[in-house]
Amino acid sequence: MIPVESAPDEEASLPKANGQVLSLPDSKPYDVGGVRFVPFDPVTSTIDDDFAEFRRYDWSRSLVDQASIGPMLTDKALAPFKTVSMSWRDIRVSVQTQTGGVLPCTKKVELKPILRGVTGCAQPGRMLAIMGGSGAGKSTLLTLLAGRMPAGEYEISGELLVNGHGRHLNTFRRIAGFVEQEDRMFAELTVREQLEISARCRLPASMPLEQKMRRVDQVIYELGLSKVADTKVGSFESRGISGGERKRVSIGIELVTNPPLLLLDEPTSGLDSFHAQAVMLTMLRLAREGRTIIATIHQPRSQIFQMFDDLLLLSEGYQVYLGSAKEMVGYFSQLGYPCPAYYNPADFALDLISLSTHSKMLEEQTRDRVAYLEASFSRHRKEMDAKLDEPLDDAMVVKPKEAPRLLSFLTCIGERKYSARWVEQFVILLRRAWSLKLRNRAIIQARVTLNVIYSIALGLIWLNAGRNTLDDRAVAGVIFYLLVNQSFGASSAIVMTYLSERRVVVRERSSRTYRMSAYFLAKSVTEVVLLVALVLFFSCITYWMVGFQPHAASFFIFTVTLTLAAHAAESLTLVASTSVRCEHTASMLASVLLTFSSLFAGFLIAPSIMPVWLRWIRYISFMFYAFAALMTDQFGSLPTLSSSQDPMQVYNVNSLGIGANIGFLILLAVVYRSIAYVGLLLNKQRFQKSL
Ligand SMILES: Nc1ncnc2c1ncn2[C@@H]1O[C@H](COP(=O)(O)OP(=O)(O)OP(=O)(O)O)[C@@H](O)[C@H]1O
Repeated sequence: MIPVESAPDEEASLPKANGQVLSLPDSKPYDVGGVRFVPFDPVTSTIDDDFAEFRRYDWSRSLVDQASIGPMLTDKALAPFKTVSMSWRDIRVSVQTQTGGVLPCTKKVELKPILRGVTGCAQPGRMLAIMGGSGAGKSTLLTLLAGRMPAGEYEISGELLVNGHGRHLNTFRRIAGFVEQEDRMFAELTVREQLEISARCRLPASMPLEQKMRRVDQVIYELGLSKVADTKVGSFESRGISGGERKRVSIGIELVTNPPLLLLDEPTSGLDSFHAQAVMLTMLRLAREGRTIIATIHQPRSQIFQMFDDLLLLSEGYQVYLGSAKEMVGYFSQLGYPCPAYYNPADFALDLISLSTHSKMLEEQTRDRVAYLEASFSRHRKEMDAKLDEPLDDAMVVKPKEAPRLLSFLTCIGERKYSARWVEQFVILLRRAWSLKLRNRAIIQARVTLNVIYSIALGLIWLNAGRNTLDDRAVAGVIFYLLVNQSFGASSAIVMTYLSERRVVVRERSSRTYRMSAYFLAKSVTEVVLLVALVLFFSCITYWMVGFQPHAASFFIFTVTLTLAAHAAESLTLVASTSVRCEHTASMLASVLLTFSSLFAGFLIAPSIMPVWLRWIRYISFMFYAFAALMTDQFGSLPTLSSSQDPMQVYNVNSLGIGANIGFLILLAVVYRSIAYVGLLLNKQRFQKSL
């Protein structure tokens, strides 16, 4: 086993308040394991000085030494982690594309190769850069290495080993931090809140909350985010933190669990060169602590390029280089392509391996060059394969039987499928759902304003209609209209919510942050609470203006029924929005479902007029029960009239009574929600199970 030295007492060197490391000032340097760390401060920090420190440090120590410095910046409760190495051989990926006409019969299915036999390895304590021009296949390779290839889309072959053995994908996804190119976060939450959710859900349940929060503080400190820790992340519409800070938050979300392996897709994209360098320097620090870092990178400045230990070059899916980043220039000059003096080696490599499409002649020339480079690399591949075949250091090998156990010991995740208990997940997500609802002020304000306008407008239109007992038609009409109004109102407010959150939820779920059931229930509870408040407010105004039965019990039944109907409408909308992936389709589907529900309520058309085979639909329409409950509430206690005068018969109200109708309403809402939940599960992002 790798002898993991006891962690240097980093706490002793960190600033303390009342004996506890709490919020750590950004700019104070500290020494750990013989290395001086100067945290980033965009104002005072000079990256060059930091970088010089790294160059002075003797990083050429053996991997064993590198492992020994693993815990140096991490909380003792998380350390030690075991190093992770990865190797892959002859990875080929292709995707099915459709070309041709609009009609299915005229379409041709083609297999488009994306990666054409890529080999490589990534080792602990080192940073591997995957470079290539746009469309070279960098993101595809990284996504595959991260174990997050979407299922069904791609054809994949090749071999991939983790610590010398095939990987167990579910466990692997929990120990590997994957930072995507796109930063998927909730705009309304602060930086600290985003990290706290990751820490509370993904760190072991046995770890005290205080320690989890300290870990969050450490990550905030390490990533230089202290100044914006309590600032909302923001979005295109509402300005929040900067692009560089967003990127660092994305990295921090993964970093809180102290993963031994970090995969980053274009971590510097969208950043100015200063912040790009700051982010990459952080990665270098993390690598030197014993982590394995793999990053795709597009066009790094020379100082960033120098930080990488290893380099994998791709051109149009072909591999043209794998080896030390420092030796890349020498390698290509041996092949007859010397790098001009004072030239950034990264620019040189990209110029060399990119296809130029400016003219046909240039394209042919560059294509020939890439073919030559690919052929030259193929000769080296045999050497490379032999190297990959060499037995790894015993300490790096985890035997298959031990794999899940050891991997969980090595990192901080624990052996459970989800680190936090279900109840804990639910409470965390409930708090988050509530914060998101309240902070989405525009939506809340719009809903309240619309409710005020509707309640007063409808109250005025049907003013005193209920007090005029001769006008049953008006009363039945207002009951039906209120039902439709509240149902469609609730539906339109909710139709987008799951779809708009989907991107973030998919990211969180792919790293096993929480169970879908905890998320779904937390969101449902928040929606119900908000709905109760809004419908109660609406009823208080409209009920008395219209002049319905002036009894507290009737008012209570009216409000409860209307709330349950709006809740059922929300649930039916969820069926639509969780069963499709497109917001517009969901919205259209929801209005179709609600329209059909209203048609079968009994007010617009008598079941006796409908074709027999369609009549059953009313039993699964929530409005059928809600309308009956509301009508019985208003007319049920009136003296019995002849069938042509009795509004209960004229408007096809069932004879189940208020209690049974409310019971069926609840049952339908539960059934709708259960269907929506199943839809959410079936429609979840699936990943390839192979490799
Ligand atoms: N699902 C897909 N359907 C069709 N083409 C795809 C699909 N996935 C990837 N590709 C194609 O594969 C090629 C490589 O894509 P990839 O995203 O890996 O490139 P990249 O090197 O990361 O590019 P960039 O630097 O521009 O992000 C591109 O030409 C892309 O269009």
